[in-house]
Amino acid sequence: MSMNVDIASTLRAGARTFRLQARFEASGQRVVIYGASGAGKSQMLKAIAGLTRPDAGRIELSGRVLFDRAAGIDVSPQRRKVGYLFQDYALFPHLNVRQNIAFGLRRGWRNPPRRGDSDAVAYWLQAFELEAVAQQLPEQLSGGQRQRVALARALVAEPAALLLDEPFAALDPALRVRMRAELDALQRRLDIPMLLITHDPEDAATFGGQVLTMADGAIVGERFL
Ligand SMILES: Nc1ncnc2c1ncn2[C@@H]1O[C@H](COP(=O)(O)OP(=O)(O)OP(=O)(O)O)[C@@H](O)[C@H]1O
Repeated sequence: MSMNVDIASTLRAGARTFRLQARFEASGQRVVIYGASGAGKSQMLKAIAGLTRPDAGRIELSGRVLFDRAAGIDVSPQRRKVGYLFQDYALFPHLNVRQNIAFGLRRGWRNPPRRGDSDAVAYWLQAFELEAVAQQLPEQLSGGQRQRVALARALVAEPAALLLDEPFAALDPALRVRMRAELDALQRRLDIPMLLITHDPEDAATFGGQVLTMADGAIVGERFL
């Protein structure tokens, strides 16, 4: 993956303002953005995914310009082809596992389901060992299963890159260790570029790759693990 980000935004909440002014270049399949809570990691990830629009700047992913304020380019989140794993997984509570995963293929009312869609869902159900719980609702799953459903929902759309917002924060310590290993294996198997944000140094140490440090809305350091 090559990623080129140079964005600026000012967020206001009452009298408080937060300035995001982040610039980095990343290459390789694993990128970690590490920083304390409130450093601006989630805001930056949302801007890359197209969920928020920066005040200024440019975002390029593997040669595709996703956002360029000056040139008036702002590719919609669906067309950016980036998968997004939310911190709390954001599964739909009223949809079962199969339906949650299938939601990742949602193409809008103009685009009916394609042949092969149910094969893709079946593939991920099997790949993440979720077949036995396919009819269950998110509240009837373990933490690890919930995370796998969220990963499957992001991957079923065959994204060009996967963005992960604190993927292990909601898990208990033992499960965290296991899911770190699972994500590591998944990245190797799929060879999909992943950008992971975290405040946990252990995540950065085990996931490795290019580790960028973020503080007060800016990228302030870089190392390779
Ligand atoms: N909609 C908003 N309006 C105003 N300020 C916001 C908004 N969303 C976030 N902020 C502020 O922006 C800053 C960065 O928030 P962000 O969620 O990006 O941090 P983070 O590094 O991801 O932290 P965490 O690890 O706790 O998720 C925080 O100070 C937060 O209070």
